[in-house]
Amino acid sequence: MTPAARVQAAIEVLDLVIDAASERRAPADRIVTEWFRTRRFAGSKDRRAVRELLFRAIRACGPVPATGRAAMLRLVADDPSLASLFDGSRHGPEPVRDGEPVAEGGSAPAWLEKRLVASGMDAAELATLLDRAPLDVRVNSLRGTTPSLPENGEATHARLGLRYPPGTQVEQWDAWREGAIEVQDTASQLVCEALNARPGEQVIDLCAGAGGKTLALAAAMENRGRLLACDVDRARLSRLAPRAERAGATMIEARLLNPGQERAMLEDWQDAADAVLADAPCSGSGTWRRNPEARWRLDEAELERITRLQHHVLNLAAGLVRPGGRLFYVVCSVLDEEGPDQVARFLAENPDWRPVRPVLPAGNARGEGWRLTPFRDETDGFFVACLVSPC
Ligand SMILES: C[S@@+](CC[C@H](N)C(=O)[O-])C[C@H]1O[C@@H](n2cnc3c(N)ncnc32)[C@H](O)[C@@H]1O
Repeated sequence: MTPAARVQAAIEVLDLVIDAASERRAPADRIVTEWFRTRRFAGSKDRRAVRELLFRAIRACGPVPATGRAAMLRLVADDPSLASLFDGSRHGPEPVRDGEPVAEGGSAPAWLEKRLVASGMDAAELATLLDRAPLDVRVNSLRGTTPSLPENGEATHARLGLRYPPGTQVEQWDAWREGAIEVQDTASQLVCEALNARPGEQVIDLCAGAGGKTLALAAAMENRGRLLACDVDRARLSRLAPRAERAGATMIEARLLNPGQERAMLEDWQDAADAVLADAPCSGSGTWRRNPEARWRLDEAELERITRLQHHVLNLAAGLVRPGGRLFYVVCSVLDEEGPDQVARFLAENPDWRPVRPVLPAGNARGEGWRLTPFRDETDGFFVACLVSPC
């Protein structure tokens, strides 16, 4: 593909990404992979270049752009070296017309930017929410050996963490294939460390998804005790078993929950867990470094739906904690309404619960909890709070 054809390809994929975001369908990463599946003529360099242009353009736009071309013209406005590629050549984009619409820049749609600012995110914080994320791994202590890894890994704040440059392909390393390392952002590792799950305890990972944090908890528990991993999403939860096998995490019990029937389906665990991790569904505003188009999936109604779900999950989790046990409420978001405000509401409704602010080796206090951000801590944006059940 010529450089101009790559720009045109990125514009076409951007159109698909914009459509999908408005209907909350597939993420950009999946869309671009699919797009290339039917375009065998594109070589690996073309794929890389188109992906790069696509994600640069997504990051460059704040509000949802009207078209892929308008989004790419936003990138051209920020990087004029691309302008000459709008040359009208075969497979390339048409020349730019006078007064052609250019998508707006910024960090997010205006309503969302306002809420981020109200959550204490200044301009520098906002800009780094969209940086490219490094690749963090956690050494899996269950494998008991020191894995042989490339030497450019830097130590992180996490006890078993190493950091590699963005785009590092760890899946090709023996250490990954053998389960000696897991890909996991430092913030997620620190949250699991803060929960301090001990061998022999009874722990629930209530919103386990594909089990990223469950695996870290199993390692901390040295495969001893009980660890229940739940989710309402069958496809996500089904990815846990093969990951657990690769990691040597043999203690995990998985339980698929039906939305609305969670309490009944967890009857046997009521008031029983030493610790419950509620890694609640959220806007994902702390993970835009990886999914920058996720900003375009949100609107105020969707955020309200998510916060209602968080309130439900937090209350569900509370019912599972034994007297004196701990509840960790976590969101990968930097919006106050999803973190500190949820915890404040919970404490107002349950005044006998006691907040104990977790102190992590990175991050800062926020409300009754602790917040990590890409700008201050070079991690995904996260909020974590620890609530202790009345005895
Ligand atoms: C932030 S993700 C969890 C990520 C996961 N803990 C990890 O470390 O990879 C939130 C999860 O909550 C799940 N969820 C949504 N509603 C739920 C409910 N009522 N009960 C349990 N899980 C729920 C979603 O399906 C989603 O997988």
